[in-house]
Amino acid sequence: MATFHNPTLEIRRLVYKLVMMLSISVLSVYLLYFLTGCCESHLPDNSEIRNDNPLLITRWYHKKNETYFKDGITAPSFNVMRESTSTPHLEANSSGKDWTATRRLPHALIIGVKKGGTRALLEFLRLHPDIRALGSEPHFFDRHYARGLNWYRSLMPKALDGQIVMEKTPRYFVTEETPARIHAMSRDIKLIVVVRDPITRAISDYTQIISKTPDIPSFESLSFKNKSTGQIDALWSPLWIGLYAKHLERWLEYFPLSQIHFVHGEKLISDPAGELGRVQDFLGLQRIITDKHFYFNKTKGFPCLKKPEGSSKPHCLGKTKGRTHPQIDPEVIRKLRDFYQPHNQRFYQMAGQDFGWQ
Ligand SMILES: Nc1ncnc2c1ncn2[C@@H]1O[C@H](COP(=O)(O)OS(=O)(=O)O)[C@@H](OP(=O)(O)O)[C@H]1O
Repeated sequence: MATFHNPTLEIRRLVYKLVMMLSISVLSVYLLYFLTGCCESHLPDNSEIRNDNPLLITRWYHKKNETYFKDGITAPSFNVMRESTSTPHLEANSSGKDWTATRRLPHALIIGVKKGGTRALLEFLRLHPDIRALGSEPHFFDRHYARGLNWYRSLMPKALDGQIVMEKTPRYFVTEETPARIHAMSRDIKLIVVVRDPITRAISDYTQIISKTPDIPSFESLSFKNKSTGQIDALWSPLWIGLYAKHLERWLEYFPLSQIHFVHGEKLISDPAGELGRVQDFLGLQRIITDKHFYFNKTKGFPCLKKPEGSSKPHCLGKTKGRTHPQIDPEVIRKLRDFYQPHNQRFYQMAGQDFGWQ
């Protein structure tokens, strides 16, 4: 039997098939986008409120008009964060199209020291598109270890392959059980310690304490076990934390020195870009955070994040960072210098770095 061949009909069928296939593809992509990304970017879950992603959080700020940072960071303006995260890599991630992003255990930790400048370091590092950092302090290895690694992982921000997941908990550095626990999770983890002259660190710590409990005795009297003999109370927490060599000793039982990077707390203030450059090298990252991200805010007396082009405000850390310290009796300072001198020397030797605290 002869078949009737109509070329116009054939073309129509072909066009119809193509249109159908195209519609199905568009619908599938839309469905996938809806199920993965779009919900995440509009409905901040707990992890988002914990400061997972600067972009998402900033949007949340603008909606709620409130700050959530527990320890005093000023809410970054949207434009500031847009400037700092404007690489396509992170934009894809933050707009919710990152269906390959997962929650992973940290690759690097800022383990201390309290009052060393850990918040500044973390906030500056968050400018890097290859870093995903938890904003709050999870205190997993010191306080919540019993909750297990799955709980810990669930706190982490979602990250793409190749992105470094981080958190900071300054108390880890001085907690006895922490090095072994971190080692049990990952023997390759990178550890960062921000160190600062132990005397100014102690005064900073004390300043925080009196801001919460104003009626406590003076720094001078708490520094001594016995004022008349001049014996320093090395067990008073603000002084004890500054015995860096003693604490570092425990970490070196588990980790080689090459896995520990020391950030010079004073230089983090005088030359943030230089310190950040070294941290990026240590983390194996491209040096993306540079001088152009910082300016020195004279009123605050600290480096802040530069305002981007346009009209948005610059971004400084909050009021609890960079507090005015009380005046301490110079004689007490002198005694503390003598007390810390051998400890500091030992620390320089162990760290292979002279921090120059007199
Ligand atoms: N850029 C910038 N802005 C403000 N503050 C800065 C900055 N860089 C370092 N610092 C110093 O950080 C000190 C607070 O340290 P931490 O963030 O580690 O404190 S905490 O342990 O998290 O409470 C804080 O200590 P105080 O000056 O005693 O408040 C600052 O000296």
